[in-house]
Amino acid sequence: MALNPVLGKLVSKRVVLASASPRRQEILTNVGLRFEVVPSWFKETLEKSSFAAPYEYAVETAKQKALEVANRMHVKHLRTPDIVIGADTIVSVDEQILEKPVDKQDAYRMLSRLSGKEHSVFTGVAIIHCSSKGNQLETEITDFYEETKVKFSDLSEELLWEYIHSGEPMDKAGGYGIQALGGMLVEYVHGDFLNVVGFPLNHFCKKLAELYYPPPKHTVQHIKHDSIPSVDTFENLSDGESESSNFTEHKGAKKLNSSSMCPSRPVYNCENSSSVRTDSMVPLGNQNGASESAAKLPSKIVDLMDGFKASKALFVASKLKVFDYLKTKGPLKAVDVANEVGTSVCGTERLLDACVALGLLEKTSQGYSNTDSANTYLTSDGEYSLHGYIIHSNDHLWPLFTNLESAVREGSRQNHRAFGRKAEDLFKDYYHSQEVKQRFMAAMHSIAHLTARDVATAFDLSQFKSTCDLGGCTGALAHELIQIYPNMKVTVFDLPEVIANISYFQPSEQCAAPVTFLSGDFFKDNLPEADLYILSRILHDWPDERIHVLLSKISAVCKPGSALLVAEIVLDEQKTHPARAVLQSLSMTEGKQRSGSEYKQLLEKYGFTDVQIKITGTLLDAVLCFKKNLSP
Ligand SMILES: O=c1[nH]cc([C@@H]2O[C@H](COP(=O)(O)OP(=O)(O)OP(=O)(O)O)[C@@H](O)[C@H]2O)c(=O)[nH]1
Repeated sequence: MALNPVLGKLVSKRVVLASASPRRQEILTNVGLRFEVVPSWFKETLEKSSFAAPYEYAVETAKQKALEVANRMHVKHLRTPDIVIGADTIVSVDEQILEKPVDKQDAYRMLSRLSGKEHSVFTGVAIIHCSSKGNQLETEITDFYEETKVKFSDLSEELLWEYIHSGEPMDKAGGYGIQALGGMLVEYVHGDFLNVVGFPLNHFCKKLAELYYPPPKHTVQHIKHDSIPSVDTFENLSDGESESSNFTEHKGAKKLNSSSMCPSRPVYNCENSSSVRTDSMVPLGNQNGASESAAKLPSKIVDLMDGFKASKALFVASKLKVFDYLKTKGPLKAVDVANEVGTSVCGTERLLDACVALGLLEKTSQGYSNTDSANTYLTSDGEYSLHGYIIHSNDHLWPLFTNLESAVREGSRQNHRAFGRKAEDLFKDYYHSQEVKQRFMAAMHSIAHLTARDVATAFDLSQFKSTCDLGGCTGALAHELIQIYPNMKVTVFDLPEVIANISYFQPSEQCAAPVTFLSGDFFKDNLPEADLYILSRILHDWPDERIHVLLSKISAVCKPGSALLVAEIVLDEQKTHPARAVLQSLSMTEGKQRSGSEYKQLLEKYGFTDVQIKITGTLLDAVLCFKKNLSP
C-alpha cells in the first residue's frame, strides 16, 4: 500500500485528533500526518453490560469521543474541522473490559488478572468527516476496530508491585505500556503492536485508502440512505429503541446532526473490523470540489523544507530546559513556563505549541506536559538523555551547517566562519574551555550511552578477558560491557583532559568490577595491553595519515588471536545510506564515512582478518576483526 498518497489526501484538510494520548499523537506524527490535538471531554462511562462484545464498547466510545470534539468545535464557532479522529483502547480478559486503572490497587487488580494469560487488546477508531450546512454540523462516520492478542508471563508479586510503583500503568489501558517497561511482562503479541500502544495505524491507513481510493464504480455496493440495512450488518433495531437521531444515523449510516451526540445503546454490529457505513460513502476526494488530478503534495520535500525549523524548535526548547521544568513541575501553562525560563509569554507559547505539533509535548486544559519520549530522551537527567548531543548540535553543528554552502564551494570545514577559529584548533578549543569541553563530553556521552548496548551485543565478546576502549571518553560503553560480560576487565584510554572530567558521568551505583581509566594520547603513547581493542566513533573523524598511525599501533600491540571492534555507521556499497552518516559527512571533517568493503580493506591492510560486519539497524553498526595468527 502506498502510504504517502493516502495520508497526502489529508494534507489540505483540517484534521483534529480528539485524544490526549501522547502515544496516539506520536504514532500519527511519526508517519507525517499533520493534525491538531483537541482532547475529548467525553467521559468513558458507557454502560459496558449493554454491549454484546467488548470491541463494540471501544468503537462506540471512540465515536463519542470524536463526536464530542466535532460538536464542541462547531458550536464554539471555531472553524469546523474537516476530519476528527477518535480512538479508545481497552483490554478484554475473562469477558471483562479493563480500561485505565484509577489507582495502584486497581492497577494491581488488573495486572494480576492478566498474569500468565492471554488477553485481547481492542482499539476502536472513529474517523468523522465534518461539514457545516447552515448552522448545522453534518458528519459522516467511519469506524472500525482492531484486535491484538497479548500473552503475559507469570508475574511475581514483587515484579508486579515494582512495575506499579514505576508509575507507568496509570494512564494505560489494562495497566501496562507494552512500548516501555510493560514490554518486559509480555511473552508474545499476535497482531498489530501499535494497536496495543493505542492506535492501529495499518488498519487506519487501509481505511483511508478505502475512503479516498474507492474501488471502481461497478464494484461499489451503494446503500441508499433510506434503505433498510441488511441483517448481517445491523442488529435488530426494534428492541426498545425509538426512531431517534441515533436511529437515523444507524439506519441510514450517513448524516448526523449535532443533536445526535448523546451516547446511547449501540444498535449496530461492527463485525469484521470495518465500518458498515464505509461502502455507502461518497468518494471523499471529490467532496470539496478538489480534482483527483490535482498535483500530489510532495510531502517528503515539504518536510525537508520545514525540517530546520523543527530542529531549531527542539534545540531551543532543550537549551531553555523546557523539558526539565515540565518533567518536575508539569503540566504548566505557557505563562508559567515563560516565568520559569525567563522568556516572553507569546514566544514561549509559540514554542510550546510547536513542540506539541512535533509530538514532543502534549497539551491539555491543564497546560503543557512532556510526552514519554521527552522524559526519557530530552530531559537532561533522562535515562537515555540526548540533551548533551542536542546542545552540541545547536551550539556547534548548527553554526557549521549554516555555512554549508561555503563548505561545499570550498570543500573545507567552516570553523573559521562559524566560530572565528581555524579547524585545526578544534580539539584545542574543546580542551581549553571548560564549558566547551563539558559540552562536548556530554554530547559524546549521550550518544555512547544510547548506543552502548547495541555495540556491546553486536557480537558475543565473552571470550575476551581484557578490553581497552580507545578514546572511550566517559566510559559509557565500558560500563555496559562490564554489565554484559561480568568477567571482562575494561580500560578506557583517553586524553588526560578528558579523564580529568569523567566523574560527573559515572553511574551512581558502583559496579562490582569498576572501569579503569588511563590517560594517554593514542597517536603518541604506548597502548595498554588487551585482548580486545575498541574504536567507537573514532575512525570517521580522522584523515588517512592519522588512521595509519593508529591502526599500525594497534596492530603492533595486538597479539595473534586478539581482536579489534570498530563501531561506526557502515555505509551501503553505493555510499548513499544511511542518510545520518552521509549528512554527518557534510560537516567536512578530514575523516570520512566508509562502506563495509572499505572497512574490510582498511583493517586487512593492518593485519586483521576474519572481518565480520554487523549492521545493527540502530545508530551504530559494528565491525569485528582478529589479528592474524603468525604463519607456522
Ligand atoms: O500497551 C499500551 N496500552 C495502552 C496504552 C495507552 O492507554 C491509553 C488507553 O486509554 P484511552 O483509549 O482511554 O485513551 P486516553 O489516553 O485516555 O486518551 P483519549 O483522550 O483518547 O481518551 C492510551 O493513551 C494508550 O496509548 C499504552 O500507552 N500502551
